[in-house]
Amino acid sequence: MRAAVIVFPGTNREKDIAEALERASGKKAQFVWHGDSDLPDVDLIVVPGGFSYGDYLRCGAMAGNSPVMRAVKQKADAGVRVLGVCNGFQILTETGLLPGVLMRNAQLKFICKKATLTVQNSDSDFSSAYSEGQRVVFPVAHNEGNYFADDATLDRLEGEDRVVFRYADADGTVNKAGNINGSQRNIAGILNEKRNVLGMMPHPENATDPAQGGTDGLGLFKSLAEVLQ
Ligand SMILES: NC(=O)CC[C@H](N)C(=O)O
Repeated sequence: MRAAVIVFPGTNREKDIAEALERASGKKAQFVWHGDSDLPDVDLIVVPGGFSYGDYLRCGAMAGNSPVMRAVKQKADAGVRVLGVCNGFQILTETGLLPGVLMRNAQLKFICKKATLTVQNSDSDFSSAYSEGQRVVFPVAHNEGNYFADDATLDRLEGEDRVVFRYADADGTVNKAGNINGSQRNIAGILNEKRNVLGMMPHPENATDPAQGGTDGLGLFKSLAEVLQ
């Protein structure tokens, strides 16, 4: 699996993602700087978490209009897999690669903790190593993770099986108590229509080694490594 990890000023999870990719695939990822408008020939592009351009205007707004994201959009349109985590998810919605927006958390506070999720859908290149309904624990660290889209978009996402992760309570039940940031329908991660782009707020890369307190995130990178070899 040949992977590129995009780095903006203020990105802070690029090394975590690169390590997780190497743990799953045995291969090193390439870093690509935000001003580059040419991307290397890769199978996977990762837009990692952090505070791109200091979160000015709103999270992901400036990065969404950067030269490198125009190139990412072209690659995504051509079928290359794209994974956006946290700030990366925000950037993908700003770019228009994924529907909806990430608003401020319902409680208007930064949330930094472990979150329980259920794997809603294991029929994707990003989640095939999980079983449907599996309970997983990934860390979250965000201020704007409150997923919002209109009802027609939400119905479409659900109808087309494009919701991959949902926030859940400690035993894996999807309910209001488990919805840590107020996201519509507990949505934590979604696919685009062609199913080659995944955006998600929680951080699977920070649950890929026992020293991080858990390895539930490894399945996501292994799913990709399996399909992309
Ligand atoms: N960890 C992250 O990627 C944080 C994303 C963004 N800066 C936020 O606070 O919502």
